[in-house]
Order: sequence, then C-alpha cells, then structure tokens
Amino acid sequence: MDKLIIKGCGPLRGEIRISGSKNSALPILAATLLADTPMQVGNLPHLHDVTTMLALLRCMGVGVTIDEKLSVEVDNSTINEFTAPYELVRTMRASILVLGPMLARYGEANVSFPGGCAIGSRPVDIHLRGLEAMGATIEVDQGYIRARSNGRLKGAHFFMDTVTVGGTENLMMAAAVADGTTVLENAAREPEVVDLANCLVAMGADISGIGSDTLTIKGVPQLHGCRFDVMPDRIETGTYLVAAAASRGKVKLKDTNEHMLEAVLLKLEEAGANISTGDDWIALDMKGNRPKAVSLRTAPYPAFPTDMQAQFMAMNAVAEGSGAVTETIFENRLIQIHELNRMGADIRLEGNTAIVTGVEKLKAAPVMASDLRASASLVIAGMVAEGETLVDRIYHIDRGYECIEEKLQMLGANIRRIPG
Ligand SMILES: CC(=O)N[C@H]1[C@@H](OP(=O)(O)OP(=O)(O)OC[C@H]2O[C@@H](n3ccc(=O)[nH]c3=O)[C@H](O)[C@@H]2O)O[C@H](CO)[C@@H](O)[C@@H]1O
Ligand SMILES: C=C(OP(=O)(O)O)C(=O)O
Repeated sequence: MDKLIIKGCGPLRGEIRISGSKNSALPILAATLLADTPMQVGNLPHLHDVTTMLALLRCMGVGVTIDEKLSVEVDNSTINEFTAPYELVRTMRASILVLGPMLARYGEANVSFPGGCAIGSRPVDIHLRGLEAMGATIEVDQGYIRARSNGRLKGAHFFMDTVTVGGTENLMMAAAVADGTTVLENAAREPEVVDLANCLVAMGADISGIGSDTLTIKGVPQLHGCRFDVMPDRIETGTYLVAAAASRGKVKLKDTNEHMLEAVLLKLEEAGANISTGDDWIALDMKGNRPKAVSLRTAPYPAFPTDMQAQFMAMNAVAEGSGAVTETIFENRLIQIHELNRMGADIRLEGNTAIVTGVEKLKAAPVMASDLRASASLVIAGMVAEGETLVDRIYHIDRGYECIEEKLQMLGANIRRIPG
C-alpha cells in the first residue's frame, strides 16, 4: 500500500490547475448508459473512482475509448450484462448510480448492495423507494439489488424525506426516459446534481427546476449521445484553499469557479483569508498570518459541505482560538480527530460536534487515513507539523485527488509517495 511522507514546510505559494469533479464525473459516466449513440465525456479527472466506473461500464460490455487526454468516448451499443458486481461496487459506493439508468433503459439491473463505509451506514432506501414509485419491482437477493421494470418506468410524484445527492441523481436519470412526468421533491441542489441535469438536457432530456429542490422531469422515449465536459472539482478547490490558509500561504487556483463554493469561501474569509476571484480562478492570500479558528455546521448545499469538514478541522487545529465543527450528514465523519490528536491537536468530541482549540504547532506522527477527506486533513496537518509525518493507507486519497503530491510540490510542499 502506498504511503505519503510529508515534512512540515513553510507557507504554500504558487499556482495550480483544478481537475474535473469526481462527484460530477461519476454520475455523468453512469448517465452515458441512457444514450442511444456514443457519448464523449471530457475534463475527467484521473482518479481511482473514475477508473472504477469505467471498469464497471466495461464489465457490462460497454465500449470505452480513451480518445484524448482527460476525455473518453462511451458506446453502450454492445452492452450485454446488466450486473454491477460486488468486486467493483465494494470499492466505490457511487456504483449504485448505474441502477437508475440501467433499469430505465434496459428494464433490468442487478447491483451489488453498497455496504456502509468508514463515514457511516449510507443506506440507499430512498433510491429504491423512488424507483418502486415509478413502477419497478425490487428484490434484495444474495447481497444484490435486483430491479425489474415491465416496459418503461412510469413518471411519479416522489418526496424524498432526506436530501440525498445520489438518490436525486439516480431518480432523475431514471425519470429522464420514463413514460410521463416525474416530480422529485426535496431534491438535492448540489452543483454536481445541476451538472448532471445539464448533461441530461444536452442528451435530449426535458428537466425543469434545475438547481431548485423541486425537479420536474418529462420523460422522453430516448436520449442521444453528446459531448459534455464535467465541472471543476469544488472539493479539490476547497481543499487546496484550506491547505494554503493553514500554512499562512498565498495560492492561485485556475480552471475553477467561485460560485459553487460560497459557504467555504465565507468561512475562509472569517478565518482571515483575503480571497480574490476571476471568471475561472480563485486566489487566497493569508498575508503571512495565522488563521483564526472558525465554527461550522455541515448541511446540504448551499450550506457548508460535509466533504470540506475534515480539512477545516485541520486548519482549526493550528488556528488562533477555538471553533466548533458540527457534522450533521454522516454519523461517523469526525474520525480524523483521533489521528489529529496524535499529532498534538487539541480536539474534544461532544456528540456530533468537535471543539477544536488551535495549538501553535502540530508534531509529526505516523497516521492512518480512514476515508477520503479525513486523509486530506492529515496531509494538511502534516504540512503544518514539525517533523516528518507518514500517512498510511492513502488509497483513499487516490479515489478523489488527482496527482495530489505533484500539485502540493508545485505549491512548495515537501511531500513524496512511497510505493508499497
Ligand atoms: C459520489 C458522490 O457524489 N458522493 C457524495 C454524495 O454521496 P451520497 O450521494 O452517497 O450521499 P447522500 O447525499 O445520498 O447522503 C446524505 C444523507 O442521506 C442519507 N441517505 C441517503 C440515501 C438514502 O437512500 N437514504 C439515506 O438515508 C445518507 O445516509 C446521508 O446521511 O453526497 C454526499 C453528501 O453531500 C457527499 O459527502 C459525497 O461526496
Ligand atoms: C464521501 C465522498 O465520496 P463517496 O461518496 O464517493 O464515498 C467524498 O467525495 O468525500
């Protein structure tokens, strides 16, 4: 297993490019199953999760051609298997996103039940109830969700009792080719849901209310392929901004966009960062100052994203003052506390809130990555710690950060990978 070795360094400085969004690329690749002609998807990040999604499509017989850098052509005309096997689904929960499109287009889908993971139990009951409301029959057998539809799915009015990103995406994709109109209420409004909706519209879908919590989808008989570039990764953007803030640095991030990051940028300004933005870039300058600790509470978009919580906790760990970090989306997403405390942080857990009191300096230690964003928080902590930190189990990081060590090296960090 690869490891990262990080030596505490000074302020991060420089410019890097932000990659395409993991959480947009995955549903858009799943949506290619709905197209009746080949589809080109561009600005794909080179990440383990994207490789897994392409492997999943390939194992169903779909043709996948990597035709130029960061772009693939997907041709599902050769599909011959409607199963997403356990071996792939267990490494990436987003595999569940093939369920809706496969069922809607082919009337049949067998998807291994995605289990829980380090951050929580992550059920998919809302995905399944929504598909049942559209006329699907669903059985769970030997760990597989077996969904069937007799002819086209039927449009339905469905209220989601929890805001779910993946649930909204799965049901929106299924509804796009259902017979009749579907109304999804209490839908997720995350920018990645909007990106997927825009992609479906480019494929010929009829969706209104995009970006709101009520989506109205008039089903059409078929969708066609098109060329679609995935949006920039807002969580990767936020992660590098927080890393720069924790290190008292000055960075410019290109090929990204401020509009999807408002809650994060507000918190960074509260921490003392000077933020400036252009059409496709964001710059942060701490002017050499130590950040101030901030309090935050995660909630569905447009509120503060759960995927940025751990990184802010690492910044708070070396900030001036204390901040309360409350996680409301996943029941076990404060696990990085133990590893940060092993590095000398002062973090106390009270229910689902972590009270973080900043210390002058963290101290290097061998630490273990437990999930994707917790791993990012340990990398940030390693960069602002005294000594050499070894981060183990970084396969989590490779799920979501393209070339993380190269990008951090370009900003002046002392970080290297030890292949294991
Ligand atoms: C690939 C992808 O896009 N992943 C993102 C997506 O995950 P994902 O789509 O899995 O997360 P959801 O938005 O579905 O989960 C939100 C909450 O709803 C609950 N829930 C969800 C579905 C369901 O059927 N029943 C149910 O109770 C979950 O347990 C969780 O507590 O959104 C999360 C919340 O912004 C992000 O952290 C993930 O990075
Ligand atoms: C939780 C995340 O991803 P996933 O839903 O793919 O596990 C994440 O991107 O932080």
